[in-house]
Amino acid sequence: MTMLLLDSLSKRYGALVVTDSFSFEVAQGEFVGILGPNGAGKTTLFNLIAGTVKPDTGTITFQSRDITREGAAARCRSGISRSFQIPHPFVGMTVFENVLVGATFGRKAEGSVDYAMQALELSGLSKKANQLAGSLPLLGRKRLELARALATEPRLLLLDEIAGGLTESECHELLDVLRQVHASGVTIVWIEHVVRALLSVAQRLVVVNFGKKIADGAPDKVMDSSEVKSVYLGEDALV
Ligand SMILES: Nc1ncnc2c1ncn2[C@@H]1O[C@H](COP(=O)(O)OP(=O)(O)OP(=O)(O)O)[C@@H](O)[C@H]1O
Repeated sequence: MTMLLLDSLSKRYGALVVTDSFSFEVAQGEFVGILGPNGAGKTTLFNLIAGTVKPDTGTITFQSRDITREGAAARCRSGISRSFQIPHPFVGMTVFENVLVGATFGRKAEGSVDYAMQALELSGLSKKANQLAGSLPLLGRKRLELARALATEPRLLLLDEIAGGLTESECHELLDVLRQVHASGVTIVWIEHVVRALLSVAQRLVVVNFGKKIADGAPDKVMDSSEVKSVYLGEDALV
């Protein structure tokens, strides 16, 4: 069953076409990876889906509802949540308080404190709950991004480069968490430059270049495509 449908979505900034008649479908329960060179328009896609940027043309349908003109807060409450590539937590608030903000404002139902606690637990941050968010190192900040997104009780989770800068073992920990989240029924779309990490969990891979989709399909087939190799990866990218 289709959960998210982007139909001929376009967005330009001045003369720069950042999203170019982009169509994309995500089925309920999928784990989709998005790859593409810097500046390809990947984050803009998330901005369009999450509602922080409005498309010039095209439509976005989520769970059979046209949400193209809906605001970001409403989209979040209907189950779309995202992490940001560069974490910007409320540095003067504790880790728990940061997550509670997501749980309180991102959800419809009661029980925000419980949700915040669950999100912290799942993200491996329980022991740091009372620490100031500003004191967290990189892995902690990435976990916090994930926890804040999870606390909104998402049906669709958009992850923007959360593996970059992590050590091998930190990355494995993160992958375990993502597998758990996915197994709990959350649909995930993950933009990531750490190709090996992405390939270990994604069921489908989409490659973006100059705002256009240049490949979409089974990860091994996509990685094998000569267009993907020449446009983005280069022959040595998988070593
Ligand atoms: N608000 C904006 N105003 C003007 N140009 C923008 C704006 N947002 C993005 N762009 C430009 O659009 C292009 C795509 O940006 P985007 O952040 O979507 O790419 P990306 O694929 O996520 O890149 P990266 O992998 O480096 O994060 C870039 O050239 C960027 O400079």
